[in-house]
Amino acid sequence: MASPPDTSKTTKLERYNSYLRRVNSTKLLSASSNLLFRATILISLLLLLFFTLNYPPLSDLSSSSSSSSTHRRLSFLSSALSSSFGGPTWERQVRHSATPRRPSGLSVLVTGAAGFVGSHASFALRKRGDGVLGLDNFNHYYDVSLKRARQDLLRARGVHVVEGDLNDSPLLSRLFDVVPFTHVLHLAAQAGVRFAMKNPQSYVASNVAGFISLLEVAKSADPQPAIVWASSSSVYGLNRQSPFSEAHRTDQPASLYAATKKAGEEIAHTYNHIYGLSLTGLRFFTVYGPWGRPDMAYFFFTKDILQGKTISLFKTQDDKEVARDFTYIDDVVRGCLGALDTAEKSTGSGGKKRGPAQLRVYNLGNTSPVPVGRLVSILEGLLGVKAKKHIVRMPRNGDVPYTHANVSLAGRDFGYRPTTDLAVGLRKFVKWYVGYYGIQSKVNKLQEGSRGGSDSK
Ligand SMILES: O=C(O)[C@H]1O[C@H](OP(=O)(O)OP(=O)(O)OC[C@H]2O[C@@H](n3ccc(=O)[nH]c3=O)[C@H](O)[C@@H]2O)[C@H](O)[C@@H](O)[C@H]1O
Repeated sequence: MASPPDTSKTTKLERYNSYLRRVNSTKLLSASSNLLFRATILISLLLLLFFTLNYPPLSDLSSSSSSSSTHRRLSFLSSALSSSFGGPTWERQVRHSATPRRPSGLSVLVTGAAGFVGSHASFALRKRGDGVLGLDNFNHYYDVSLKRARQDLLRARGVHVVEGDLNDSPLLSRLFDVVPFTHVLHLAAQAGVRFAMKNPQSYVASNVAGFISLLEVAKSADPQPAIVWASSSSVYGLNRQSPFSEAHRTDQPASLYAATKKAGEEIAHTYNHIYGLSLTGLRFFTVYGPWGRPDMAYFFFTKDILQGKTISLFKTQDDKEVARDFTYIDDVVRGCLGALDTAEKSTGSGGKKRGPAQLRVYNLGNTSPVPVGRLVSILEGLLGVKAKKHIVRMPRNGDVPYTHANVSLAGRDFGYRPTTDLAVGLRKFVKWYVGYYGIQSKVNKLQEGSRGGSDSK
């Protein structure tokens, strides 16, 4: 029988060659992944730079505010680069911001702190010596540069705003590890009634899932904070009794926004019941004022009137004017502080209920509904421009025809008394608007024109 050919040499050579191929391909792989890594970093930095320099769009900012726009962009870049959390510097900032400056001051986590109500409430708390730490995800629902400008103002007054999302549970837990918050003022939400038809999921993510994330962390915290949070007048939905009182039915929401806020009220009940969290829901009624939200009618009507664009005024299906209980921001902020000051402590700790806890809900409105047509007349007078109006039937998009708050409960429990009528509040808003967007001189000219009898359309 022939002996098998000696393959030991070829086998060794083959093994050696295959080893070399493996080494080379590993080297190639590591070289290419190294290259890929560097390219990713470079592209990310370029994208970040591009985004920073191009957002907000130049057209959104008036020419006179170009230096502040550069400032806003740079501060955006610095926040973007420092958004990671957990280092000693970050902890120091967080602790410092949340520490009260007065004896028995509160230590409040304000969610949505770069938002309209959130920034005003944070100022007010800070001003009276409470510790305030902000949290905001700076989403793009409306002009982010406005949120950044509010953040800059807060920073100048010693309020630090952490950039992060409610659904980032590790971040929330970390904040509660660093600071024993006495209170949470939870204002972060997906706002807007009509936008809910365009992006329904964003309402579920913020107003339901985000609220639950916060409550989960709060119920496990030791001490548990007392929580005051923003519900909405929209929960009254198709309710026909007026003025709206907290005892009226709220089981007929007209929009998904309203449904998520109503869900929030039910979720609050559950966490109060199981974990002893002290919870207070505030039903805000169409809050307006300086540093407001550009998606709201009074804000974009002002912009459109000044630009000579036609505005749509809604009327009801039975041809009546729609009306709102427009509530001025300072009144609402006083209501928020009153609710915080009268909130009792949560009774649980470390996720366990130790006794019954406070559960409240209040209307924060103005008690004086104004037709939207009247709102537009006031703006026309303040701006010195006649609006181009287009009266249309209210689209079936979740809007309700009318809101009117009964605020006696908030009056009784924490002295809530709205004091600002719409004409006074809008004057303050317009003053801020023309200053912020650098169009004071344009409005002065328009007003002179209208006083001189010329038609400034
Ligand atoms: O109280 C609330 O809980 C809610 O208040 C606010 O909702 P709304 O009261 O609907 O305010 P807003 O949109 O400013 O419309 C004002 C009026 O202008 C009418 N309206 C509106 C748009 C338009 O093009 N034409 C028009 O007539 C419109 O029919 C309405 O009558 C908040 O946005 C919401 O986030 C929530 O907080």
